[in-house]
Amino acid sequence: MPTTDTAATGWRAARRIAAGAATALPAEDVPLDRAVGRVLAAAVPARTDLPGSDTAAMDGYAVAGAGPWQVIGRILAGGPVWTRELRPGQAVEIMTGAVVPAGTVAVLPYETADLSGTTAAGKPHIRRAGEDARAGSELVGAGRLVTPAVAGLLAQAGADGVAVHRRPRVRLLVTGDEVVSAGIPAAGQVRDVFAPMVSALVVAAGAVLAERLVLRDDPGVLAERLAAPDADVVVVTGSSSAGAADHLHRVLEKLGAQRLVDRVACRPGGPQLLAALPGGRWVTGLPGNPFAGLVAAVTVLQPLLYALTGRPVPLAPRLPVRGDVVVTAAVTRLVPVRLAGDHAVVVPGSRPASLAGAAAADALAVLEDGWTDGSPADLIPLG
Ligand SMILES: Nc1nc2c(c(=O)[nH]1)N[C@H]1C(S)=C(S)[C@@H](COP(=O)(O)OP(=O)(O)OC[C@H]3O[C@@H](n4cnc5c(N)ncnc54)[C@H](O)[C@@H]3O)O[C@H]1N2
Ligand code: MOO
Repeated sequence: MPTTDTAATGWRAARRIAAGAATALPAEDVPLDRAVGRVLAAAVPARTDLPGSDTAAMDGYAVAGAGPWQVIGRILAGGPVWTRELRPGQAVEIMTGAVVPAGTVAVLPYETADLSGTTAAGKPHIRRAGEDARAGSELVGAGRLVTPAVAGLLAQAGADGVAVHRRPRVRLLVTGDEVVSAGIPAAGQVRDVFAPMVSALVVAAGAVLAERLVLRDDPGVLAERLAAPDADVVVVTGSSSAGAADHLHRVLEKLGAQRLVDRVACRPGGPQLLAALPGGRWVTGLPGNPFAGLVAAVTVLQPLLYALTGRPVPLAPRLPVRGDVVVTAAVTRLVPVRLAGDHAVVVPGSRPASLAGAAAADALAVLEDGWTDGSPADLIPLG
């Protein structure tokens, strides 16, 4: 395995290229409850004032003018709206959320109300119509991720459905004559790790795993499945290095693909690629070695999927990382780490073909030139 690779793209540059390779997919309308986790393709205006009317913020008495006040009725939230104006000296019992009658100067909470007093001192406890938003004004901007709070706010202002960017459709092509997709592998076989790993990463990035196939090592079959319609991104695993059965580069060349990243100066995961096919489809090539493939997935696949969904790549948290790892100038090391309070500790002994280290870890630490035991590094969460 090479330790330096001058023709390869730097690890950070590869992520930047992948994040900048695509723009968000076109919009589709979805009901509000299916919009969470997706990105708004257009600004959403408030369909009503927010709040829609002046309403009580506390259970108590709505009072008009100066006291003492005489209670002349009761208003429940959801009950009939009080249509008469309150005159000075009048009060109505009122519940939180009910529309306050015209003439109300304040709501006196039950706990502190003194109806024989003269002035309504303290906060008025009235939510004013339109204090959050005016009908027709922009409530949430385009490009905003729909969080649970955003969905709730949109519902408050009367939205039933919203336009969000379409989810990227991903086709996973697992290559290798030795790969089996179920059960215990026989001697000479390996059980496919990528279907479960890639589908989890794809879903976490807001995309859909539309199809997954295990292909035999045959360039014709690979070319046909790369060119087939109905996928925005094709993820190919294996077939990325120099072996006799590693056809991916030749097939991409034949299909007229533009290679945006071809090998990355990181360890593991060096032999990975990102390419654009004519007609607007992306291909990511992940090395077959399982841990190397996982590193490649967070390097090129995740940022590409974020871009297609309209989201920026989440900022990596940074913590001091303790461990015994040799880092050279030319190659970024990605090592599994466990979180330990205010720092992270390297899980020792990770190897490109083994997922044992990553499975015992909380995150991958990005160790770059200049890193030494105990100095800070970016962390990419694995959970
Ligand atoms: N002469 C060279 N050999 C290799 C180089 C190189 O530069 N020159 N690079 C090495 C590195 S680094 C990696 S990483 C691997 C990449 O291999 P490929 O992407 O071509 O994948 P394969 O050769 O098909 O398989 C490698 C390894 O992974 C296992 N594998 C494959 N697919 C799966 C799967 N779906 N699930 C689990 N395991 C899988 C496969 O059995 C092999 O053990 O190349 C090095 N060689
Ligand atoms: O780097 Mo390979 O990517 O070591 O197994």
